[in-house]
Amino acid sequence: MLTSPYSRPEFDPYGSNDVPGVVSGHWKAPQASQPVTGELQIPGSKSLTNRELVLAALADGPSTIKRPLHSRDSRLMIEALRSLGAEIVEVPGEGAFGPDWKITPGELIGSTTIDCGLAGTVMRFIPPVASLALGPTTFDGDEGARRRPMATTISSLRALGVDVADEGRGSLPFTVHGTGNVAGGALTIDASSSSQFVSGLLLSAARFENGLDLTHSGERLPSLPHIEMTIEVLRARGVKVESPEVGRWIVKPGHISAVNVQIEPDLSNAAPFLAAAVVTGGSVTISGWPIETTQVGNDLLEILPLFGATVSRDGDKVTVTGKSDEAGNPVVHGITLDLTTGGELAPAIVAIAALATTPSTITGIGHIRHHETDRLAALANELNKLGGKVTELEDGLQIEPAELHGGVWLSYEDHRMATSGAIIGLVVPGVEIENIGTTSKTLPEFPELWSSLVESSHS
Ligand SMILES: O=C(O)C1=C[C@@H](OP(=O)(O)O)[C@@H](O)[C@H](O)C1
Ligand SMILES: C=C(OP(=O)(O)O)C(=O)O
Repeated sequence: MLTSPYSRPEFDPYGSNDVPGVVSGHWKAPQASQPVTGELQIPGSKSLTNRELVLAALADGPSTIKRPLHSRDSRLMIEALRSLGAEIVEVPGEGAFGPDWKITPGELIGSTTIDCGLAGTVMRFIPPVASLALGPTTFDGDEGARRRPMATTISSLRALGVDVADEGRGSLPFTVHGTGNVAGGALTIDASSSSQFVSGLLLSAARFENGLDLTHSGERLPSLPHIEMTIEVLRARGVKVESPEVGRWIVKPGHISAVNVQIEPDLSNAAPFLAAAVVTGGSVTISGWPIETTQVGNDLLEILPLFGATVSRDGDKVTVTGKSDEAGNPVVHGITLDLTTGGELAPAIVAIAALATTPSTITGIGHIRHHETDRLAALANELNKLGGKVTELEDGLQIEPAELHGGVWLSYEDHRMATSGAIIGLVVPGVEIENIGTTSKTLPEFPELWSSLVESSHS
């Protein structure tokens, strides 16, 4: 079992740590000279941690969040909620990846500025909370955050009677002028560019006077499992939520109960580690895998076998074993996949597909052009720079088999671009990742966990 960087007292999940192997700003992606084999734990889910933080701050009493994710996105969420009036303190916990948190809700007070960083969960989940606060709250974030779509959040709040002042571009920065209450009621929105517009409204809706009857009207609705996750965490806190048909959600007004929760490991962040087994013909075990979950990362257990891998399960341990030929060389088949429900898995899936011996087509992911970066363009650019044959489609990527060579892999401030470059670097010599530190968005331990997994396979 690999150890956590938390065993080192100097490790700071929110700061910039010296990453072994970084030379002139670039991280030499470890190359696997043997099939990657090992067992590890993955830190807590970003999506669950940031939902539970919001609900704990809106609840009717103090709650504890056990085994939370400590990363840039969860820190930004904590700072946002603190500045709106919640008290959040660290308490000792049993998780391998840092302390627990105790959250005590306070009176919601605006007159503050919130830094969303590049966190979609902060920029889409907190404005409805700020609508319930008394006083103005200004939202801004990284340069890249100003490019992410926010028009649906802004127009939703306005339709609910909340005054929002923006620069007319449908993006950050903007100011929500909260008056202490939101009437709520029926609302129709277009959430085709992000499911987070729906989740953000649902999370606060029980605190609206009339609750919310929300309908999505738009071409498509991505990332449905993330909306199911929102419904599940709301119900676990006693909120009455119904979805009478696909694309419609009704939240009754009422209390959000204070409950203690334990965060599941981030199954989407397990993707690169499991991919390491697939592309090297190795075998990687993740412990603590939940039996039941709304996390879309659980779909990896069905997706990775399409590449030729096998998946086995023993209690809370899940093992993915890559396919290899008689000589022991890894064998990766190309796949055809509609990834509408799991866009955040795309960078890891595309990296595996780029190492396959037959073509792949991944579709249903046009909306990931609005993630941390335009992920379709970024993946095509970086793979093609290394000799890949990747074509951008309107809603996906087509990947032809190609002999890849080393070079610098740009991260675009995108944690999942950085980790997909690391997957390529396992089997392609000389891949250097620019800004591996960007993994601190959701997995500050990545370079350390990755290097020790690869190194332990060599011994
Ligand atoms: O609600 C959430 O926690 C998330 C929803 C999804 O967003 P999109 O619907 O914008 O893809 C996902 O990709 C993102 O990583 C996290
Ligand atoms: C899209 C992602 O993040 P965010 O929560 O910032 O939207 C992601 O983590 O892949």
